[in-house]
Amino acid sequence: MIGVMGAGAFGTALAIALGKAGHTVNLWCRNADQARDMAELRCNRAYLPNAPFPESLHVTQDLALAAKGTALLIAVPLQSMRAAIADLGAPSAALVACCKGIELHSGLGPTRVLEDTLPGITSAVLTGPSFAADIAIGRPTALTLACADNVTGAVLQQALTTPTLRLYRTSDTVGAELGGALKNVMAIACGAVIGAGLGDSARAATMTRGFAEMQRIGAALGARPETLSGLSGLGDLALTCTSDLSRNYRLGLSLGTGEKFDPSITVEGAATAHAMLRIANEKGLDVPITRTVTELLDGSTTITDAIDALMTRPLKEE
Ligand SMILES: NC(=O)C1=CN([C@@H]2O[C@H](COP(=O)(O)OP(=O)(O)OC[C@H]3O[C@@H](n4cnc5c(N)ncnc54)[C@H](OP(=O)(O)O)[C@@H]3O)[C@@H](O)[C@H]2O)C=CC1
Ligand SMILES: O=C(CO)COP(=O)(O)O
Repeated sequence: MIGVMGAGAFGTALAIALGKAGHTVNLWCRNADQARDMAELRCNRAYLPNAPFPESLHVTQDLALAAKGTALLIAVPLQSMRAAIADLGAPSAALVACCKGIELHSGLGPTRVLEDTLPGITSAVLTGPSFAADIAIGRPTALTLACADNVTGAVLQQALTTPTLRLYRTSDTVGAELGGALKNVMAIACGAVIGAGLGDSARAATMTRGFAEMQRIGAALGARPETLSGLSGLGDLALTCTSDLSRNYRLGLSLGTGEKFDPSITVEGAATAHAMLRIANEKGLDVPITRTVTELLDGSTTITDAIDALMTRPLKEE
């Protein structure tokens, strides 16, 4: 039995994939009307209307029920996760964060927020290149499951792998979380480049220098280089910086074109850019793309000035 907390796009997609693979899945939803609607229609009309629920997927508002079983997958936006899990108590299930980002006020990533809020629990993070819509309809997807404890990690890898969802395992939670968090910042930057009409060459340069920035940050914060070159880093960077399906990329597009962006849409990269800039300033790290993204978001620079500033930095070795 597996629980999923959060009936948004990603939680629902994971619940469907795991249900189709034969697991009994309890999908917890905080909103009573949405829960009733999903139970009656057998689909999540609000977030994933084209993906019917398998029979073994049960909608619940009983969090204690969702927290029983092998794992509880927590698929709420990172900035809301601390509040969302506050009432979990001492769950028997291993907690698997399925979110990407750095908490604004604490500077912590997903597993650290879980451990900080619920001391003594076993935590892991599931991250990597995957759109909810692809997972929900059974398109092949490969993700990283990171757990500091190798025994628990192996149990979770086995339990959560399905015929269409292939999980690679690492104990490097720092690297996996940084990859997932920072690729969203780079996706905003790439969206801005394309939105402003600067072209694919400029996007390739932004992705590549963005990856160099991710590696620099990773080295300073204790990530393993091979984790950042894997699915959770380079893999997710490639997906998110090149697809209109990405909300972070679309926010960037709107910064580039000057169009409005719906503030109710989940975009993890915005808060993460600000959290990362603070950490980088404290550690004396050079993060020009992250800094530029915060300035574009705050409106303290324009895309034209930002590009001028990036292009006229002192020349350096690659
Ligand atoms: N969508 C995708 O393709 C992918 C998303 N992710 C990651 O998954 C995480 C969740 O994103 P996603 O599912 O897309 O986001 P959505 O906006 O689709 O859904 C967010 C869900 O979280 C719920 N929620 C928000 N705040 C709380 C809270 N305080 N307590 C309980 N529930 C809460 C929302 O409930 P309500 O509807 O009531 O507001 C909603 O069910 C993000 O970190 C994202 O980066 C990772 C890979 C792919
Ligand atoms: O994380 C994702 C793909 O791996 C989803 O990206 P967005 O949150 O930008 O939509």
